[in-house]
Amino acid sequence: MFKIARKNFALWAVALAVLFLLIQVSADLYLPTITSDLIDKGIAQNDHAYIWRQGGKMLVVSLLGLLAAAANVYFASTQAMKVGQKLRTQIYSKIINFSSREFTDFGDSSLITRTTNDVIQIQNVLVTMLRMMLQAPIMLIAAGVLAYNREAKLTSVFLISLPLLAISVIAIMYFVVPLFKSIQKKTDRINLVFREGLTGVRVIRSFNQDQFEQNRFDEANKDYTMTSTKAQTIVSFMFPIMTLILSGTNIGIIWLGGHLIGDMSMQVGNLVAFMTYATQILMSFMMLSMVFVMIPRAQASGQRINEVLNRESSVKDATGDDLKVFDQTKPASLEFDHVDFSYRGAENKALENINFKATAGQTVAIIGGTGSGKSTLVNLIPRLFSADHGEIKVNGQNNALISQNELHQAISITQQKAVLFKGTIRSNMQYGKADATDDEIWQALEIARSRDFVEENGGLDATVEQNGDNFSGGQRQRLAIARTIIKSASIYIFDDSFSALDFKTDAELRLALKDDKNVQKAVSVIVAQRISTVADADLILVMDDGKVVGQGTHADLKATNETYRQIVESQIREGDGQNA
Ligand SMILES: Nc1ncnc2c1ncn2[C@@H]1O[C@H](COP(=O)(O)OP(=O)(O)OP(=O)(O)O)[C@@H](O)[C@H]1O
Repeated sequence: MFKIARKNFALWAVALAVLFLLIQVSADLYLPTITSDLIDKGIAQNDHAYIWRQGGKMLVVSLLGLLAAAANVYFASTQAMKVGQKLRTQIYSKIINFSSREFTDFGDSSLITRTTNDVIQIQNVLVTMLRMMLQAPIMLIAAGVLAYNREAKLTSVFLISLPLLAISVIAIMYFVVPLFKSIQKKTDRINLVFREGLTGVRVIRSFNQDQFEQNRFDEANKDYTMTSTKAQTIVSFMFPIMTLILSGTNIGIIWLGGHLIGDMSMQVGNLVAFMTYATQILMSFMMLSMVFVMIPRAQASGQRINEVLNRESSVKDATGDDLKVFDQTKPASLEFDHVDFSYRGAENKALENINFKATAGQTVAIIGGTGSGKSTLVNLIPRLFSADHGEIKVNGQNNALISQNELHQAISITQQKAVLFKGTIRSNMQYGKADATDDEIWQALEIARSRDFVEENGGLDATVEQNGDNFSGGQRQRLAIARTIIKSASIYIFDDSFSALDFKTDAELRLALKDDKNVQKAVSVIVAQRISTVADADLILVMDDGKVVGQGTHADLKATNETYRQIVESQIREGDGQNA
């Protein structure tokens, strides 16, 4: 956490916060002296002019202290907010460059908690640090010295009250610090259950699992609340204990001071000043302990933030001479050369010895059973994961040696789950091509068989809700396909994108795709489950358990490949293979 603060603070603002703090502390420390003089020299000697003068002085010093405190709070808070802002930006730009592996490792909900809740913890403790952590020790020492100078004998009271305070604070910290640390993890859990509930709300309802999910959330919520309540209950003991010790100290001072005044070895003003110093000493001690309670919680948050900031993406650009400039003038081609890939921790390879090649204008179709490795294979092309062995060549260049930026520019992909962003049809299409004209957008929508429903919904300015929730699954797929083809690319990838389309639309769409100029110059990769979708591809890869068990055209495979034949037959039986 201190590392985070050091990196992100503006030094001039911190210096100003400290300066105003010192002014405030000096004012606070000077006030008891004025009060003492006012009593001993003004009230005791009935000197009205002196009383007025001292009263005025008191007012000015108090006002100065007040203004300085306000200025300190201003600089401390603005600095803490700015650190928070910078941290959120740093975390977000880090996360956006993570590969799928890092997302799996951290978990989406934890990444959200780290960007929001953990940053707020850091902000809160930074404000406290810039106020109390400096104010408390200065005040403690200065008020101690001043009190000692006033009346050394009275300071013996602190020999009892300060150790008592220290023991109470240590006892409270011992119980509360581990609780604070676990609160952050429990916040993660609440977010996870909440997110799953929100994204899966339709599934939950259709399976009548509302109560089950409600219970799951209640459990996480209860767990969080119980830990927080426990922590706050323990902290709440701090204030009565402090008040008790403060009152006890004051009683001790009055009792001892009373004797000293009776012996004529001390004046009343001195006693009042001493009592103010005593309050300042004990309050400073309290502030300091509050800071010590807050720091471990913020430390835990700082650690969680640093874990994200220090995490390197497992997919990195090549460096130095290894990094090659992507030659955009080369004709499109895609080649897998002895490619192996395993997910971390998995026993078996998700892909084993994949070899194929396709050139400009060709369509590669990938078919195979569930979990056979189709999506994994296409995700390796834009390097969402890095291959363990072998090479994947895009336009003849090893994709591991091109910068991810250039690689992603050369590839346009529709993921298995269509993702749309909140905005309009136009803004979603401009994700594919930032300067796309209306004509270009309509043309892409036409190819993706989306023109009709977009027109019905109000045209290019029609609203797209979060996740495209105001469109059907098939419509979302078609919009995602339109966004993919509006981008000019060397490789177009459609990962099971046609599955939500009816047979007729599927056939029309693929026919229209073939006529598109961009697509004609590129390699298209289509992952599909239906024989009818893959039948007219130039090259079909049949996948089974991470291996390509057959490759060729529909006619070749039907004649020679047993797995392919089984898929064809099963689909004919289901009346699903009209084109087979
Ligand atoms: N992120 C991941 N971490 C670990 N294992 C994974 C991950 N994603 C997929 N797998 C595993 O890799 C294998 C291949 O998965 P993949 O998603 O590529 O299959 P698929 O052929 O696309 O399946 P489907 O047709 O159901 O989409 C499966 O056994 C799956 O369990």
